[in-house]
Formats: sequence, structure tokens, C-alpha cells
Amino acid sequence: MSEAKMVFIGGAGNMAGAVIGGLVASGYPAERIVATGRNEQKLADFAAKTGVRTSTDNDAAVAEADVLVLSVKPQMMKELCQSIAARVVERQPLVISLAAGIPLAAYRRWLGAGVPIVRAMPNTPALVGTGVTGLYAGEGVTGDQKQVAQKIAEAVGIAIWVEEESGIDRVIAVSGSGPAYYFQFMESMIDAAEKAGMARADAERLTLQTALGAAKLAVASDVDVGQLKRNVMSPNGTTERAIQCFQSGGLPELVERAMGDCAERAAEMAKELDN
Ligand SMILES: NC(=O)C1=CN([C@@H]2O[C@H](COP(=O)(O)OP(=O)(O)OC[C@H]3O[C@@H](n4cnc5c(N)ncnc54)[C@H](OP(=O)(O)O)[C@@H]3O)[C@@H](O)[C@H]2O)C=CC1
Ligand SMILES: O=C(O)[C@@H]1CCC=N1
Repeated sequence: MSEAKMVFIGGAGNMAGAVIGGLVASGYPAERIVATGRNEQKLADFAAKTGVRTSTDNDAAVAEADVLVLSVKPQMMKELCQSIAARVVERQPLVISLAAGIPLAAYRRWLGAGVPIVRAMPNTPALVGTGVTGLYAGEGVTGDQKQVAQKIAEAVGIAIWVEEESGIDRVIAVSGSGPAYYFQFMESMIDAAEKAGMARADAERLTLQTALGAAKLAVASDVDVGQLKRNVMSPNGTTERAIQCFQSGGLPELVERAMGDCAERAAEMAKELDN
């Protein structure tokens, strides 16, 4: 896989940019990666930051791709696919789509039925090597190609395969969109601490280090997160009071609803496609 020429369409965007940043940081040769986009200044800044090659010419980039990663916004995917379809059919790269809400059936219509496609649902912590990627392989993807997709994902974090395509929507609800849930929680904590009189810089430092510490402890620990939570709660103590407030305010139900809405939106996006 170290020899594979990887082309990322939309490579300087938030998601592909994070994956590329993580790949380069993990030692993947930057000269084997091409990031395409439309905005030349954005591409130049991205090239300066990562060392990868950039291009505004999707078709020329596809012509040299062994692995082709599609990472434009879902609403732009159809037009993009149709514009590169001839080149994709000719070159036959392994196609990996990062887009939420676009089923494999749509790519088969837009790119041609025989193109091997993997759907991947990564998340932005890929940038710091702590990503999560859910993977689903369509028909015609070989074992070797699955290995390639998995190795790319594992270069920037952990990867799991889902058995059914709908599993990707569940991955979106947990890990694809998940970083934003934690950022929201951190933002709320920082705002609340500042309101209570703490300097914002201190509130940020304490909140971020607490999130990092809690996540590291949870990953390293062999007890579940419920027990880790109880370990912080002294009977009739301060934490208990705060946790009671979250629970009586409906936080568990709210989280369940938000994740349900998230997955539902992915399914809805698939229905909105106009073929
Ligand atoms: N953000 C996230 O956390 C996650 C996103 N995803 C998926 O990743 C995909 C990209 O999302 P995200 O990175 O957030 O979006 P961004 O808007 O940050 O990135 C999309 C990129 O696509 C480029 N682009 C648009 N049209 C073209 C085109 N015709 N040819 C080449 N490049 C083009 C844009 O570049 P320019 O500005 O130069 O036009 C932009 O940099 C989406 O499909 C999303 O569902 C999946 C998991 C998580
Ligand atoms: O919000 C979105 O649609 C994308 C998919 C997962 C994370 N961001």
C-alpha cells in the first residue's frame, strides 16, 4: 500500500484534509498523494502544510489513481462522479467514498456498475491519528482491495467493517458526527465556566485536558464507563449533584434522540438523490 497512488477529490476539505494529514503524519509518502479542489489558494496552502501534490484537474488526477477517494459534499457528488466516470472506468482504481447519505447504488449509476467501491465513514480526529472509520464493501471489491481500504483507515486510527450498508448510518451517528457532540459539550462547559467567573483561557485549558484525560482513562481502563463515572461520584458529593442534574434534565434521552435524528438524516439524504 505504500506504493499506491492516492487521489483525494476534495482533498483540502475538512474530512479528506484530516485523513491526508493523518496519513502523512503516519509516514505515508506525501508525494504519493494528490489532493484536488477548485480553489487554488486553498490548495496551495494545503500543499504547503502537508507536502502533498495538489491539482484543480480532477480528470488528470484520476488518470493516475490507484486509490480514488471521493470527498466532496454529498450534494455535489453526482455531478462530480459524472464528470470523471469515463476516466474511472478506464483506470479502474479502488474507489472509496467518504460521503454521508449516498448509497453504493448511486455510485454504480453515476460511475458504472463494474467499479469497485468501498464506503468509508471516517471522522476528523483522523488528523491526529485517533480517527474511527466504518467501512462497507460493495460487490466486486476483492479481499486485497478491502485490505487496502482498511490499511488506509488504520493509518489514521481504528477501523471496523459493517455487514450491511445501513450499518454506515449507525457509524455516522456514533463516530462520524460524534466528534461534534463532544465539541458541543466542551463548548458548553467552557461557556458555563466563564459565566461562573473563570478566565476563558483557563476554562478552555481545564475543559480540554479533562476531556482528554477522561477519554484516555476510558480507553485504557478495563472497567466500563458507567463504573468510571461512579468512581468520580462520592455519595452525596458534588459530582452526584451534577450527574443528577444531567439525568433529571433528560440528557440520556436527548443523546438517544440526537443520534437517532442523525442516522435518520443520513437515510433521508439517500432518498433525496435525484438519480
Ligand atoms: N466533516 C466531517 O467530519 C465528515 C465528513 N464526511 C463526508 O466528507 C465529505 C466532505 O465533507 P467535508 O470535508 O466536511 O466538506 P468540505 O466542504 O470541507 O470539503 C469538500 C471539498 O470538496 C472540494 N470540492 C468541491 N467540489 C469539487 C470538485 N468539483 N472538484 C474537486 N474538489 C471539489 C472543496 O474544495 P473547493 O473549496 O476548492 O471547492 C472542498 O475542499 C462529505 O461528503 C461528508 O459527508 C464524512 C465523515 C465526517
Ligand atoms: O454532517 C455531516 O453530514 C458529515 C457526515 C458525518 C460528519 N459530518
